Amino acid sequence: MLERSLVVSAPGKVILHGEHAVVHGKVALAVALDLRTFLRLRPGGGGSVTVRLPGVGVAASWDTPRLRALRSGFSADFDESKSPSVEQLDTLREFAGITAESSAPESLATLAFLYMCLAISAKYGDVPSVDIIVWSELPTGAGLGSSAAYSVCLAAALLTACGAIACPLAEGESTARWTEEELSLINSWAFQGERVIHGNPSGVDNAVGTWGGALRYQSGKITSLKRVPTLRILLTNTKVPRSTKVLVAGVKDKILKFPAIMNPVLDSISAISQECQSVLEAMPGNPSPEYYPVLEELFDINQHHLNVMGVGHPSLDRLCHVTASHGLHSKLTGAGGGGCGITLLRPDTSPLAVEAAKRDLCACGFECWETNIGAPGVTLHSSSSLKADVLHALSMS
Ligand SMILES: Nc1ncnc2c1ncn2[C@@H]1O[C@H](COP(=O)(O)OP(=O)(O)O)[C@@H](O)[C@H]1O
Ligand SMILES: C[C@@](O)(CCOP(=O)(O)O)CC(=O)O
Ligand SMILES: [Mg+2]
Repeated sequence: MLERSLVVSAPGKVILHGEHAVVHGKVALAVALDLRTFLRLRPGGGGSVTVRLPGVGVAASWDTPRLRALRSGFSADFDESKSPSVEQLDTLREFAGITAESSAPESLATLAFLYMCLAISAKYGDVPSVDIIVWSELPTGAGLGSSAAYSVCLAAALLTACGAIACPLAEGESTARWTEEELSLINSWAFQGERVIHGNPSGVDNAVGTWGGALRYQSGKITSLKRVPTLRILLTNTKVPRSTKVLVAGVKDKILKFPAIMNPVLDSISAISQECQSVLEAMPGNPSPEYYPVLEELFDINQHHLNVMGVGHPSLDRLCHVTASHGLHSKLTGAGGGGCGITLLRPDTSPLAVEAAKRDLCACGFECWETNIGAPGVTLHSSSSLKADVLHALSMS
């Protein structure tokens, strides 16, 4: 059992193309974002598991003997390759006083925590007596993969606390990462966390949270993009709340209702991802404007497809309309239904045009900022390497 405190972080993501279609086996392209979720784990002496999730208003504590008793009540074994069963989740809901219908952020976050804590400790040892706090730079439920960043952090911290993976941070180092094999284990458990939160995730978000960089993802097959040019992307949060779980379920219903109509749309989205990958891999590091018309057109086509799939929203239409009036092309990113959109900025887009677009987007009540993409995946940190705001949020300053 771990004797010292640890801090882990995982990035959010932006899906360039392939959201929703990737749930149905199609190709997605996704990149890690420079906004991260941080988790501090301290070994607790008091025989309890304490969790604080300020982002979703959760502060809870359970005695380890109660958790042990709860865990021993499950007949099925826990494993990183097994989905949480309906009975397991019902039992955990009852234990935590969560109603069956609740998809409130705090309910899903608590449920994912309990499932991962019990499942990981059942496979690798005893329920650890720990004190956990999670804080994020990511907006929650906005399409930037906050659920995956949360699940990846939980998996990395709990696996380390149970001794299933090493604690690779050597004395004097500011950050460290795990081995490929350990990252695969973190990714598999994080996927189970995503299952609790999303119902039927594709796994793309937890893969980006684990490995970072820029990935192509299809049916569990993860490939790093050969070369990623410096892309300038404007991210806009419409601030319209939505639930990935509900939107993913809605798309499934539509496909079941109109298979002959929807399946070609999914195939077309997959082709868009592949076309985009070819263009990105052909672009030099600092690309000239000639590559952009194709990328822009792919954004436009995909945005229409996502509307056809029923995951658009008037706020996203507005976002696209406002940026188009400045000659810029946008699409929703993540599950849609509100949340965030991305706008491609060309190398020759003038700073004045970007400022004007930002001003008009803010006037709609949206929040927008330029991002850096391709951030590192799950990372272990020494406390001395953390920025003051993170230290403060993790109650370490
Ligand atoms: N910092 C966090 N602390 C606790 N739970 C979180 C945090 N970030 C995300 N979550 C969980 O993830 C859910 C949001 O996931 P989701 O609807 O998939 O949106 P997204 O992944 O796009 O942000 C929240 O309702 C909450 O349960
Ligand atoms: C819609 C989907 O493709 C991405 C969801 O991303 P987010 O939770 O909205 O950040 C679902 C998935 O891939 O599991
Ligand atoms: Mg999510």
